[in-house]
Amino acid sequence: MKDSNVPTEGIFGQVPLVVALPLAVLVGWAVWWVVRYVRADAMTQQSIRQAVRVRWGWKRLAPMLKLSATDKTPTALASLANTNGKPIKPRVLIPSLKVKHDAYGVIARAQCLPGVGLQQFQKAGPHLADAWRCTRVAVTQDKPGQVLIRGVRLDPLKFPTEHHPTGEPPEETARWDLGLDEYAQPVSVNLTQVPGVTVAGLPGFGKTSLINRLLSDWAPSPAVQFACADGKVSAAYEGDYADWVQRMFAFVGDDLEEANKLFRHLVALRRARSASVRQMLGVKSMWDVGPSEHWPLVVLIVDEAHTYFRDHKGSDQQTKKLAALAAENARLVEDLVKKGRSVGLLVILTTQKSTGDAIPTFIRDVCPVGLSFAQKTAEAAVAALGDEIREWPDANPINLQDPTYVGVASMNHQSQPGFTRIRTPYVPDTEAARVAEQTAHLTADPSVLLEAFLGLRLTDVDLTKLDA
Ligand SMILES: Nc1ncnc2c1ncn2[C@@H]1O[C@H](COP(=O)(O)OP(=O)(O)OP(=O)(O)O)[C@@H](O)[C@H]1O
Repeated sequence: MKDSNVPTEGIFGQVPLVVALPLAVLVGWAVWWVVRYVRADAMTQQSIRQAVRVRWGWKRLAPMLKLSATDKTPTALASLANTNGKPIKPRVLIPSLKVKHDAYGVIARAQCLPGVGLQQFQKAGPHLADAWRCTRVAVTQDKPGQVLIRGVRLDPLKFPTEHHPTGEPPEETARWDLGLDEYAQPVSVNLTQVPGVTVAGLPGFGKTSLINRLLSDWAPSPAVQFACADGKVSAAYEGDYADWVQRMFAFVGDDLEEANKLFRHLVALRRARSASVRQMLGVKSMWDVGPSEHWPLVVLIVDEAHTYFRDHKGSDQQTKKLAALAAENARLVEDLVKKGRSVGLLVILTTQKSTGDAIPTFIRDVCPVGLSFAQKTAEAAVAALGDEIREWPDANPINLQDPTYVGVASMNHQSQPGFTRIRTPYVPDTEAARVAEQTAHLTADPSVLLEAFLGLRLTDVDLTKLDA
């Protein structure tokens, strides 16, 4: 009698465990979600609710949007089970959907089905946006057999953001983190091998803040050295770069002659570097080995570039002299942009002027990256970003004049077609000043570094011999 009870007790002893385990997992999962929900900010909470709606509604929505497939061939199992010879119902296949959320909306990954791929999802995009209550939906293919559906409930371009620099050297050299695109995806540009960047836009729309971010992120690296020509000020302490001067090996204000000296100095450095790169680094291009403390990436910021390049009209001596200086300045900067890439020179030109001569087109056209904040006219947008912007009306910076778009820029990159709109973050001045102060000791003149490397003074170097 006793023996026959053993298995029965065993079975009853197991049952609660079998139920309890999944129940415990379920409760744990529910608690985890509740905690996550409660701790999230209001925007993220909305996205969590949205993600739940997207998941729950998917099975009904997908067939309505023709995002399902019908499989008429019975499975082997169904054929075996079908003993009474009735026709077997075709199966309706729904793409499996995994949904994640962030503050701005949802990120869904759907499996493709026969006949339901990227094209079909893209066609259904506007309807998905309506059904999921999104302002925008983008469908891309991130791996074979799977599409990525990004739905934003809120327009990320309309929400100002802040960047708080860490003061730590960047993980990747020459990567410029710019901000978020219209789908709230981070945008960064790789500035290795890039000799020039242009930044244009109406006053007060965020050009300085954009440069501030680059300086704040890159300054902690000893492999980057900065120089600046700020055409808005006469002395460094007056302007936007007052705090940054201590982290710059050279700074000039709006004096054309001073600027000319700086540009000449940098062209001499470019030539000396070009002539000695093989001997010093053992490679033809600095980027093959990357910048270092001894051979740093040199970033020249030319703010309010118009000041240095604009044409001076008049026949008096002074005007003629200014005109000659401006023409030479443009030629020198063109040299830096055209020939500086392989030896680690990067020129960033900014301007609020909206005419073609603000940044001469022969310089603008050799800068592979162009950004423009708001512009007043279509001509100004073309002057800033080139003729191609006419073909991309949605991204045209003339649509960014509303104060909501302070900090939003349209960017083109020669390696990609079209334009990307970016919400750039604001960098609080105090934080930028802190980084400048903490990193001031890293400042070094790259010419002095090269002289130490070569064991010669640059003024004594016969560049023709070096060139040879
Ligand atoms: N990315 C941003 N997000 C939100 N607000 C910003 C952003 N950038 C700038 N601002 C606001 O706009 C003001 C002006 O910005 P900033 O000085 O960068 O403009 P700018 O284009 O450089 O102007 P200017 O050509 O006159 O130098 C800042 O003081 C700040 O209040």
